[in-house]
Parts: sequence; structure tokens; C-alpha cells
Amino acid sequence: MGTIEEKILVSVRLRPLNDKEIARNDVSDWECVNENTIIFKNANLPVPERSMYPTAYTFDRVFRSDCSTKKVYEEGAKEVALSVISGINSTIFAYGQTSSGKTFTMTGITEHTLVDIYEYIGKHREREYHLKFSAMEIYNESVRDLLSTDTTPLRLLDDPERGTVVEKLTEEPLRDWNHVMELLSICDAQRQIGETALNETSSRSHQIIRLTIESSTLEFLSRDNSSTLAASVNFVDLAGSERASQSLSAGTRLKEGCHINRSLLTLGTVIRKLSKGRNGHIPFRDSKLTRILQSSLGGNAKTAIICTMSPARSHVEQSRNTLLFASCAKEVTTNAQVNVFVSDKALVKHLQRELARLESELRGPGSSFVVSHYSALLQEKELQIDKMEKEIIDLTLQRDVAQSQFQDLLRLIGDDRDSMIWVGLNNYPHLRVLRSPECENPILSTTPVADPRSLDAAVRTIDSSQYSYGHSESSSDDHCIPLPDFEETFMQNDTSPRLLVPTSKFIRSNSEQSWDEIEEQTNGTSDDLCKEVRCIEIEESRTNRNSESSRSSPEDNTEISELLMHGHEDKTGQESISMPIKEDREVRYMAPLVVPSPEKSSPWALAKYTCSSQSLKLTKSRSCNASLLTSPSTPRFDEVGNNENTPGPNGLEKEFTGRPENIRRKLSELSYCDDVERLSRKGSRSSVGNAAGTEVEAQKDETLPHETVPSLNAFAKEVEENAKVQLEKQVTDSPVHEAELKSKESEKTVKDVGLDPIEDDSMIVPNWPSEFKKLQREIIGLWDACNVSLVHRTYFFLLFKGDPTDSIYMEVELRRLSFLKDRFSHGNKTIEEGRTLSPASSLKTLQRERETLSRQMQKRLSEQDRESLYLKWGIKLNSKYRRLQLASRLWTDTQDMDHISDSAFIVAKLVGFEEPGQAPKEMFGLNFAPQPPRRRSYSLKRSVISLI
Ligand SMILES: Nc1ncnc2c1ncn2[C@@H]1O[C@H](COP(=O)(O)OP(=O)(O)OP(=O)(O)O)[C@@H](O)[C@H]1O
Repeated sequence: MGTIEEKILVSVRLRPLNDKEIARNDVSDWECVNENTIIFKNANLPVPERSMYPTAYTFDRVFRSDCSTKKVYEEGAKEVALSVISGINSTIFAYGQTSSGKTFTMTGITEHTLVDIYEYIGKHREREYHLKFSAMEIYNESVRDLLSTDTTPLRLLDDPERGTVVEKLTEEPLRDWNHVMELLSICDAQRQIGETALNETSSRSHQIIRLTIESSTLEFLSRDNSSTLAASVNFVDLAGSERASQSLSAGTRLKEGCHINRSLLTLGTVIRKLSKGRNGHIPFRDSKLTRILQSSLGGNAKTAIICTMSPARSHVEQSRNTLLFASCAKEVTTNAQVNVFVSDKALVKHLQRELARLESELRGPGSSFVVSHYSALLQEKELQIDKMEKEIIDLTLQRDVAQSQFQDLLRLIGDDRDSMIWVGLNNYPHLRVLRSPECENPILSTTPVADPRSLDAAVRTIDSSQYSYGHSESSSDDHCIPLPDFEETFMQNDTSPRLLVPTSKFIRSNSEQSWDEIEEQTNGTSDDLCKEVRCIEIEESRTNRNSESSRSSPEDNTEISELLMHGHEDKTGQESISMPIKEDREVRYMAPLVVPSPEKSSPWALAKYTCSSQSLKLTKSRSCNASLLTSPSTPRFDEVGNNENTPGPNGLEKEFTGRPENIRRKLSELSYCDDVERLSRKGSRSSVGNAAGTEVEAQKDETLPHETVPSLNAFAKEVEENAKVQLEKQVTDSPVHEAELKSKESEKTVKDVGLDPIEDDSMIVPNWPSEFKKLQREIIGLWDACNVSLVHRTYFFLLFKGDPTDSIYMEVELRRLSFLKDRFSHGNKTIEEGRTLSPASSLKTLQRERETLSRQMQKRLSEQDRESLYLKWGIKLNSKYRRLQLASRLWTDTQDMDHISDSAFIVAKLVGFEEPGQAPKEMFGLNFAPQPPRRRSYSLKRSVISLI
């Protein structure tokens, strides 16, 4: 519905001089010269005064003093007033000073309007009209219902649709004309009037008579689409706009004047602002009058203002003000529109149709899709929730089992102070903990390890942080047991299996301390964590032996290692390699053995193990902190760099202090040429017992004939013999141990209980040959999967050929590789000794090893040998990079044992490992053979037999 923008219709009406004015010889200075212009005609005024004011004013209409009210109505108000019939709000104002004829004029205009409305209604029977009459006055800024005897001021409410609404204002439906007259009479009677100096019956309030007309077309009333026109017409008789002084007001009249003027002042401000446009704030709310008439002044209404004025010279100032107000008012624009309202019935019908449409949409195919879509989503989420809940249950169960097992383990250890424990781990969920026969624990021996990793972590926690070291300095009873956070340890440390050897101190602590106490003692011992290689230590001697005299000097080791490794040095500066047994230590205890669970037999598990546990004490060695994944014993090739990233054995190229000096010396003598000795004397670092080192030496001295490389078999035997000699000598020399051994004559000897467990037939795995082949294939496959050093593979392959005693070594290797593969398969890197080992890095290192081997072919193989190999390995003699091709094919076919054997043979040849046989197996981390005790102080060195 469009709006009708039009300006307020402004008229000026002069009244005749009244009797009082005539009586005081007042003269009329105003004259309506035409229908639109009124002039100030007093020419007698001084020129300056006349120049201050305009003398002519033009409006929509000006009415002479002899003009009838009807004409004023018809020409100045009727059009606006009757617009209410067509649904447009309208307002008729009467503005002027007191006694200027406002009431006189508005009374007539109201009646004429009503007459015309009724007349119009009478003529338009096609529509049904409903008229409602209401009247109010604003007296002293209070709104009062003129149709009610209740003088309680009415509140003004703001309605978002209708604007300002007078609360509880009586709206009297008009029945007929007489009813109108009756109501008008009531209004007159109710209005506040009083006598002023200018008007004996002065209206002291602003009166608003409102007639609301609603009409509907009778033809459409019964239909759903009927509509209603609704609008109101306001007849506003303002109070006098004169100044209080002019009306000679005092007391009540003065107070009334103040309120009147306040409302009129606001009205004038609103009109003046509206006349300049709708920019800025319009103070409608500053007075009740302007609030109620807000829509009439600047909104949805047609408006007409009739300004009444006295022609008397004595009122010229007020007359000019009135004309000034009128001049502003005629510039104000309103935006009237026809107010059409949909009937309730039509509205209900419309809403019903809309509802039906929406319901139809919901039931339609589109809505079904939406519903099914969300239903599917809901189902999916529910499935996810179910799955997660199951996972939570499983994880909780695993945790509980692990905790239970851990507690059992602690309890077991606590009960069995000097027993040794083998914990089956990662890939062997059914391996069980076996105690010594003397200390059978029914709980642990029958409880399967549901989560070997957790158990392993727990054990490692104990192993790394709680096992006290066997030296006397730390054997006090008040030894604290550091116990790192279980989960933390589990996550951070490797989960490789290991042998665990509790000490009496640990046992005491666990059996006597609460878990909380243990936790509180965790701090400050992280440096004792043996994260990588776990060794079983034969407790170092507490006797007064001079260990320094019986062990090889660091310099010797360094020289040999340097010689063999061509200067290779562990960049980490850590002792990354250690041998599991310290030969020069007093042997008091025997290593534990693996016992498979009935559910899954381990081919290398030893079925029975007995020991004299009461007399033995095993501790771990810091010297055995070599990484599980430390650099292999690959010969040090410059091209390979540090060869740190290829998984190999347990760092055999590193310091191996546990070997008797004479053996090391002999090794040097046997293994290497004079150049080696020369370099050794120069102080180069060396390593011992390392076949890889042998190769490196050969590499360093390229002129070294193959024949100079000793037989490893012979070497191994010599090592063993020397170890026995040392052992016997040390035991004999040690009064303490001699006494101990004598005291245990009735018991099993140290050797009996396991110093050489391989002599125990019970330890031989049934069907070992077939088991060996099976394990060998598994290991070969894992080597390939983990990019293990080819030299390491070669050593291992040639070293372990199926002897029953190889089982434990192979198990260690298999587990180590399984762990590594598991890490790799999950994309995890393994940080070992500060180095990051990943599938990519290990592969890269392996490739470099192949490159190095290819270069070795030039040195180690004659041209005839090389060509023979090329032909055998399908490499064209005229192709490029033949040596590299050959190196790249080594150890690649893990299913073909001939290929493996040939590969091992070639690698052995290239690295100088020519007579593989019974090489010292401790190079792979285990040796149960008796080792002679060392004659040196073990203040820091704590030997442990390492599984990993
Ligand atoms: N046009 C006119 N012709 C004849 N008499 C008039 C005319 N206008 C006003 N009068 C007379 O003047 C007197 C005062 O008029 P009226 O009461 O309407 O003035 P007013 O502006 O309403 O004053 P107040 O503001 O004090 O109420 C009345 O007696 C009225 O009859």
C-alpha cells in the first residue's frame, strides 16, 4: 500500500473583534486580502518595528472574520477529516492564543465532520462501518479520559504497529448521531475550563476527540479474503498558546499555563524541525501532546491546522507568533497511507493454508530425504559411540589386567628376592613369568600376560629405575626405589623384551613400601634408566680385587676400536655398545631362562631352570646402556658415515670392556696385521671382538691379505678358554667367593645353575632344527623389512646356524626386529641414543652400505671373481655400475635361502668375515657362558646380561 506524501493543510482564521476588544477601542490590524494571504495593515507602526515582521502571510487558506465555520471546515478541514472514511488517519488542529476562537472553530469542524461522515455512511451501504468515539484531554501533562469519570491519568504505551497508544482509553462505539452529540456534550462537560483575563471560559487543556472508523465491504465479509479499512480522525483543540503574562495568569492558571506552554513549545519545536525535514531528532516524546499526535504530525496521517487569531492590535504579537507557527506547519510533510487490515477470519484462513502447505512439504519426498539423511547420520553417530564405548571397555580391561600383572610381578619380586625373572613380551602374549623353583608363584606362573607391552613397560620401569646396582655403595637397606610414571615409561621407552633381575634391595622396597611411597621416590633417578640394552649382570665383586689389573685399559679398547672402525666414533659420546657379561666379575648367579607358556611354546625357551638364587645377585650395568637399535656392527665405511641409522646388532663396534685384557690383546694379535698394532700403539680407539671391525681393518689396510684375518671360530674358542681360565683364577683368588662356593658345595654350583645353561638338556628346544629354520626365515624377512645392515645380517646368519644354544639369540633378534618393524609400520620413529631411526633413514643408510660394499668389491675381489659373480647374479658384463648392481641385489630375496647364503658369503668376503663359525655370540647381546670376573673396581660399571 503506497503512501500519500503531502504537506499539512494550514489555514488561518480571523475572528471578529469581540465585545471587550471593541470596548477598549482596540482596532483590527489584520486583513485577509485573498483566500490565501493575510496582511498586517497597521501602517501607523514605526518603520523599524514594521521591518522586523513580514506584513503578508500566505497559507493554504485564510478566512476572514465573517467567514462561517462551515466554510472553514469545508475549505480548510473537510478533505483531510473525511479521509478517515477511506482508511487514512487524519488530524485537524486548532492553534491560536486564548480566546482566538479555537474551540469555537473545532467544535464546528467536529460536528461538520461527523455530519458528513454519517452522511457518507448513509450513502455507502455496500460497506459496513464501525465508529468508535473516544476523547481525552491533556491537562498539566496528564492524559485524562473525557468519557470516564475516573480522573486517573492514563498511561501512554508504545505499540510497534500503532505507535503511541493511550492505555485504557474509552472507545465508545457510536450508535447514531444522537449518541455522538451526547458524547460530545460529555466531553465539554469534562474538559478543564477556567476563567482567564482574556476568556471567561478558557479551555485550560488540550482536547483530543478521536473518531475511529472501520469499514468492510459487505460483499466480501463472508469471504475469506475480506479486508477492513481502519483509520482515525483526531479533532485537536489546543489550549491557548499565549504567554502567561498576557493572560494575566496567576496561581492555578499560571501552573496551567506553564504546562500548556510546555506542550505547545514542544509542538512548535516538532513542527519547526519537521518543516526543515526529517533529519535529526524530532522531540515527539518531550510532551504528551506530541507523543499522542506523533503520527498526525509526521507520519501516517493527513493533517490540517487551523490557526485562529484575533484581529485586535492588542494581540498583534500573539497573532504574529501564531502566523509564524502556521508558516512552519505548512512546510511539514506527512506520509499518509490507507490502513488496510486483514480480518481475523481471513487471517485465520490464511494461516491455515500456510500451515497446510508446510505440512505438505514436510510429508513430501524432499522432506523424507532430509529426515532419512539425518536419521542415517544419527545412526552413524550411534555406531561410533558404541564402538568407542567398546574400545573404552577393552582398554580399561587391558589396563586393569596390566596393572594386575604388574602388581603380581611386584609381589613376586617382593617374595623372591634373589630370583631372576624372564618376562615374555611384545609378540608373545602368553609367555609367563617363571620364578626359580624355590620360589614358585602360582599367580604369575599361571597368569597369562594379556598385554605384554604394558607388562614390559612396568618391568622396564622396575628394571631401569629400581634395580639397584650390585656394587656395595648402593646396597644399603634404605635404598630408594625410583619408579617413573607407568604410562610415561611405557610410552617413552622401548618395549623390547629383556631379562630382569631384581635385587634384594628392590625386592625389599617393593615388598615393604606402598605404591605411593615408591612414586614419591621416583625423582632424581632418571639418569639411571637403562632404556635400551638390558643386561643381566653378574654382580661385580665386592672383594678387594684390583679390577684395574684384570681389565683391559680403555686406551687399548679405544685403539683397537679406532683401528677396526677406521676412526669411527660414536657421535653421541655414549657407551652405545657393551657386551653382556663382564668377564672379570665374580660369578655368583646364573642368568634366567625363558619358559614358554603352554599356549605357545617358544622354540628357544628353556624348559627348566634351576638356580641357587639365594646366593646370587644380578644387577644391571650402566655400561650396558647400548641402544636396542644402535648402529650395527657394520664396518665403518667413510661413505656410510656414522652408519647410525641402520638397525643392527647392539653396537658391537663400541666399547667392550667386559673382555679380559689378554683376550683383547690376543684378539688384536690374531685379528689384525701389524698395521693394526701399529695404529693401536698410536692410541687410536679400538674395539674388540667385532667381526665387523675386522672388516673395517681390512678396509683400512687394503693390502691386507685375506689370510691375515683370523678364524672367528678359533677366536671364539680362545675367548671361551680364556674366560674359563680367568674365571677359575678369579674364583680361586677370591677368598670371599671361595668361601661362598665352598659353603654351597651341597648345592648346585654356579655353573650347575646356569653359567652354562646350554649344557642342560632340558634347555634344548624340541624339534629345534625345524624351529630354527622357521625362525631364521622370520628373522631374514624382518631384516629386510627393517632395512637392517647387511653386515649384521651376514654376521648373524653365519654365526647362528642352528645350534640349540642359538635359540635365545634368535629370540632376542626376532623380538628386537618385531619391535622395530612394529614401530616402522606405524610410521613411528625410534630415537636411540639421541639418533632418530626411521624407515626412511634406515633405508638411506642401507643404500649407502650397499654403495660401500660395491666399492669393497673393487678391493676385495679380483676381476675374475667379480665377473664370475656378475654372471651368476645376472648382471651384464657390459652394463654400467656392475658392482653397485651386485651390491644392490644382496640380501634382497628373503625367500631364497641359496640367495641368502650367497649374499652372506659375498658380504662376509667383502668385510673380511671369511671363516664364520663359532664367533663370540655375546656380540649379539647374550652369552650364558661363564665369564671370568674382572679385577677392577665397579663403582660405576654394572654388568648386566642383555637381551636387547
Ligand atoms: N469566528 C467567530 N465568530 C464569532 N464569535 C467567535 C468566533 N471565534 C470565537 N468567537 C467567540 O469568542 C469567544 C472565545 O472563543 P473560544 O472560546 O472558542 O476561544 P478559545 O480560543 O477556545 O479560547 P481558550 O483558549 O481560552 O479556550 C467565544 O465566546 C466565541 O463565541
